[in-house]
Amino acid sequence: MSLWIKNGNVWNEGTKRLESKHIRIEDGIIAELLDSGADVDTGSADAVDAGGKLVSAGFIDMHVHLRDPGFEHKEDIITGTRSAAKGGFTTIACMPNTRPVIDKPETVKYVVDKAKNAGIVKVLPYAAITKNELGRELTDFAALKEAGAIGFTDDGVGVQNAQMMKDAMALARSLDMPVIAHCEDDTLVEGAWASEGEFSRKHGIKGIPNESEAIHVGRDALLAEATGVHYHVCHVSTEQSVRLIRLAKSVGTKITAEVCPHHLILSDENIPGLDDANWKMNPPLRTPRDVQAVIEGLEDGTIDMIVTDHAPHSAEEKARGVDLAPFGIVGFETAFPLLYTKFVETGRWSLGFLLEKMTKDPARVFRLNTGRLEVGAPADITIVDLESERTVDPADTLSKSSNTPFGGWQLKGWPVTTIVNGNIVWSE
Ligand SMILES: NC(=O)N[C@@H](CC(=O)O)C(=O)O
Ligand SMILES: [Zn+2]
Ligand SMILES: [Zn+2]
Repeated sequence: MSLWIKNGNVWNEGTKRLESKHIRIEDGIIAELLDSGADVDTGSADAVDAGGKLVSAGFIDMHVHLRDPGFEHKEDIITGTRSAAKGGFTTIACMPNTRPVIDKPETVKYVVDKAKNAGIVKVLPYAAITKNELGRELTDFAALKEAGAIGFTDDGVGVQNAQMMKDAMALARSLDMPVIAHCEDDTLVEGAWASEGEFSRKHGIKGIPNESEAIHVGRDALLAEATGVHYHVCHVSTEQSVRLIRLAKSVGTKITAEVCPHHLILSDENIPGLDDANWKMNPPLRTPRDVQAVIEGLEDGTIDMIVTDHAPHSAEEKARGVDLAPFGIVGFETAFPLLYTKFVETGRWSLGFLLEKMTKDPARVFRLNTGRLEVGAPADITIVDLESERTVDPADTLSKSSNTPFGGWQLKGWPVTTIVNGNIVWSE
């Protein structure tokens, strides 16, 4: 089975420029990258004419919620992977806060099998650190790894007990597996939903302080140093967390981190008011100073990658009012256009920098055999029309949910074709 992608613009990190290429794919593998000046005879093979659009390694998203099993009214593996493909993602790693929680080998296998049968994008499941994510008892790490889990996390909640976290890290280390942490100290949050900042003061509501996140980052950095585990920090949102990760990296701790588009682009001061729960997510939108800090953290390599934390919730759940609505926003389909428009079009980042944070760097950190546009690599490829400009319409989505604060934003750089293992899995 061969497939050609002709006249694609491929980023060259050496020259820092886009270069026009033809790509030949054989049996799901990139077989050849040719200068587009070269004469090629594609014979009877299928060919996609990229027509000068960007051709990149497929995007990788190491933090997503597919809600399956148990919360299929929000999303399921089929709709979630379709939405991911529409956003240009070819590999995603899903969180275990489902119902039941992914804390048993059978549930890991359920996700792996359903994703494989759907055959859309590659799905890598995380399994829970503690049974039912209750923080009381460790899961069976060895059996979960055997079933296909790629790491352990209680995302959705922080592991409150330090000894429990240390035991988890020691066990994960012995199995050469990473621990991925949602950093949040419950005692510092209690009932609040917005950050402590301009917004909470103006509206006279209780705020979530930055320390609620950073205290876990600091604690866990020390525990990671002590145990030697690969420790990965979820959705970094505060200046203090960036500072602590930078310090831990400087002493050689195996610590890595991720940041979401919304924490790079929005602060608490953008929240329009108290009546739209599409601005409620965890961690909350922090202050402008924190936004600057996470941007700088990503730029200097303290933060390794960008993830969406795609967290679908139904319109009915989000309509319960800000206090009762669940935390979280969808993210797949707007991630690249948001980042391209806000950071590349403005000249702050090179296109190559953005692509690295969504392809090569997550692959490096989690040792994935994808994320590079090279001969011999799996043909996981995204084609993006960097010139196309569109207004975000939350209803226009392949996800079951449309909970986004970005409705109405005018963005450039929309994915048009997504290819996984040489198969076109989504096309506009
Ligand atoms: N990010 C969120 O606001 N919500 C996530 C949980 C999480 O990522 O912590 C969810 O599962 O809805
Ligand atoms: Zn989380
Ligand atoms: Zn999450």
